[in-house]
Amino acid sequence: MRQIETDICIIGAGSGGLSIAAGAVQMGARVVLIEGGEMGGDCLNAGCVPSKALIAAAKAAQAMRDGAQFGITPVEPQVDFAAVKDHVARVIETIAPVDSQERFEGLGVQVIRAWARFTGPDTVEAGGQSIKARRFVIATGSRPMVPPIPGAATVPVLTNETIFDLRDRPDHLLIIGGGPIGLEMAQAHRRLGCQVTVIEGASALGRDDPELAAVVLSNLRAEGVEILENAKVGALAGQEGDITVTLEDGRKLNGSHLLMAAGRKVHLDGLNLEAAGVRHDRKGVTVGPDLRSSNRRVYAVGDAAGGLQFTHVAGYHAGVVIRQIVLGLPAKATTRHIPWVTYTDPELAQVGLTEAEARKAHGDALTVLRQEFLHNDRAQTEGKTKGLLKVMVAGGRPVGVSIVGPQAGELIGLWAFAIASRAKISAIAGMVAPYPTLGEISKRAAGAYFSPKLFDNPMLKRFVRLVQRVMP
Ligand SMILES: Cc1cc2nc3c(=O)[nH]c(=O)nc-3n(C[C@H](O)[C@H](O)[C@H](O)COP(=O)(O)OP(=O)(O)OC[C@H]3O[C@@H](n4cnc5c(N)ncnc54)[C@H](O)[C@@H]3O)c2cc1C
Ligand SMILES: NC(=O)c1ccc[n+]([C@@H]2O[C@H](COP(=O)([O-])OP(=O)(O)OC[C@H]3O[C@@H](n4cnc5c(N)ncnc54)[C@H](O)[C@@H]3O)[C@@H](O)[C@H]2O)c1
Repeated sequence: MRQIETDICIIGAGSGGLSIAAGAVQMGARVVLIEGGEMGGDCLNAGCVPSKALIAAAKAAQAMRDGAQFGITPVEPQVDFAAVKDHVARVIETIAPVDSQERFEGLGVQVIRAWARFTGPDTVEAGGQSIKARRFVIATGSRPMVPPIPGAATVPVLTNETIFDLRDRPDHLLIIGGGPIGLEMAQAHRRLGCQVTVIEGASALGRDDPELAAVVLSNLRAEGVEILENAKVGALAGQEGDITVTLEDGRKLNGSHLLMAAGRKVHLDGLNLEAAGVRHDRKGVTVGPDLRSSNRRVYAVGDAAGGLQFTHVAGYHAGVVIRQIVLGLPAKATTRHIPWVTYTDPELAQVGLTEAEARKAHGDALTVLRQEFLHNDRAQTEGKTKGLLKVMVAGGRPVGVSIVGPQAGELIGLWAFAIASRAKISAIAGMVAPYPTLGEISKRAAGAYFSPKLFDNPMLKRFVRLVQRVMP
């Protein structure tokens, strides 16, 4: 067996692993990167990129139906489902070189294409090679979780790993799970001409502010997506083209295809973490805020670290780990300033505390600012007025922001920056936003914090009258 000695060995070439490899090697560390599947991981091959490419195609189809308000005759689009999938594949192909083995080898990373397993506290084996490293990073991501529902093992179940390969349009897509995957896929497929039923065991978009989630759900329902909540799945039966989901209350739902979007399980299979003394549980590798595991040589990042599962979190973790294992400096990860976005139409975005969390944390010291998209001129010109921005303010600073509306994902960026830099709400109110942009909604919400102090203030009114009398 070939022996390799290196400074840093990274397992998994997805969003987290690639960021660490690129950063560490360019700063001068020797890096081995091991990938058992596709370079680029879930985000590029079966997650963010294909889902957003599909959503873009669906949006183009929907625009053809929505022309009436602009004086454009609405038409039912002819959707060539296979060609839509070609578009999805092309987008992946275009981005893939950035994450490729060739690019990373060009940077000086030693890339091994094999599944890795620990053989000891400081050794990993992959592809017939034994790698001894000063530090290891587990960046192995997550995989779709298929709950143990009777029938799940025999019924053809699609997941995010297979749905993008379908070239024929499903007549009726059943989706188990009303989280971000379930709802993004539900709306995209509906707009591309499928009948869609979402079966959610609790509340759809249950991690977001319910008032804002309701705006998304109502729009999906208006577009014809059937969404059942508090619907417990009892059993699955059937074959491709004819699948039946039986709910615990006896209701039966029939469809042609079934997508499982019921959450993720961390991908630690075959890693033999016991050999390395790395503790883990159902959620992921057990790590502290420094992302270090019970083995001081081993860190975990991204989905494998058991927290928020987003590409930008994996990238953020990469920075926290690079500081420690490349530069030897202390660093800790926090979640206070991490945004997330669900790319439905309207989009749903969150950073920091929701209103309910902020009320619990700050009680009477909390001010909630609300701004509707309806009052924004750009939203009016675009005909997209359904939307709401809520800013939770405590001690003069934003502690959480929730947005539902067009481009909520772009709008949340400003607030992610404000919360990360502990900016005061006055900084946002004082910003000059270009007219006419949706961004003015943020400024206006922040300005509303000062309105009562300026406009409902008898002392100020008296002072102004005095100034007006004495001013020459
Ligand atoms: C449908 C879908 C849509 C999504 N959309 C978004 C979005 O819009 N925005 C967003 O921020 N996030 C989104 N996500 C989440 C995002 O994809 C993940 O959070 C992100 O990919 C996690 O990165 P990671 O580096 O932790 O893992 P991954 O990107 O999954 O990479 C892990 C890699 O490790 C490899 N690996 C695993 N075990 C081993 C082993 N033993 N040896 C060698 N290699 C191994 C795997 O093959 C994989 O390539 C989406 C996810 C899905 C499923
Ligand atoms: N836009 C984005 O950033 C984006 C998009 C997609 C996915 N993601 C990431 O991927 C992760 C996984 O997404 P997800 O939507 O699969 O998971 P999720 O955990 O967010 O949602 C799963 C949903 O399925 C429901 N569920 C679970 N078991 C069920 C059952 N047996 N019957 C009916 N309903 C059931 C849950 O109540 C939950 O609402 C997300 O948490 C997110 O971090 C992000």
